[in-house]
Amino acid sequence: MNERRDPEVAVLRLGHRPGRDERMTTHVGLTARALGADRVLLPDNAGQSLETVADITERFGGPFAVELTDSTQGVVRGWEGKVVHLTMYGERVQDVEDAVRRAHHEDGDPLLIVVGAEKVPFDVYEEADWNVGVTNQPHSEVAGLAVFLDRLFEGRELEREWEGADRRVVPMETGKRVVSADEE
Ligand SMILES: C[S@@+](CC[C@H](N)C(=O)[O-])C[C@H]1O[C@@H](n2cnc3c(N)ncnc32)[C@H](O)[C@@H]1O
Repeated sequence: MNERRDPEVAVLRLGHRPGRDERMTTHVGLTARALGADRVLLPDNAGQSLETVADITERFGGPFAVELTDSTQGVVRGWEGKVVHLTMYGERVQDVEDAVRRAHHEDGDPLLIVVGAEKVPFDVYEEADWNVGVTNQPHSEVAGLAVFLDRLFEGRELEREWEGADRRVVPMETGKRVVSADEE
């Protein structure tokens, strides 16, 4: 898609309740990877999700990085670039996507996209450059992230080539076919 020449796009998962949030946190990571982000940062109690995302990256390719952090809010405060916080209370994605894209593609700002789990501290709303709603209806961090990334990349993420994979899915009308990555 962008041949990895654009500045970094990282996703930060704020908050993780072990047990209850296991699948959601994992899906934030898998969605970030599949839809074109370069890296996901997870809270340090989300080690199980990190392992799943790392395992998928090893098998299905990258580049994609997954990391734990002991200070998710510290990541927001220290981010050298622009911060987008996805929230149902934010400005409409269709109204701000051009400005975000300009900052990323033209001004060369690395982007941090923040998604929450439970209640997000108000500091994050204040520290974000944009609070963005993917609709102003309540839904999920995974859905919000997927739509936002697709808007940011204008669909180019769907054409991405994967490096270092050991397997590849062959798209087909019916059935499932997975082949070794070197097979034509
Ligand atoms: C289940 S929600 C809980 C949010 C919590 N009730 C609050 O007020 O902060 C978890 C996350 O999903 C994301 N989310 C939910 N609805 C959204 C929307 N309409 N647009 C963008 N992100 C959304 C946000 O990142 C949010 O932090």
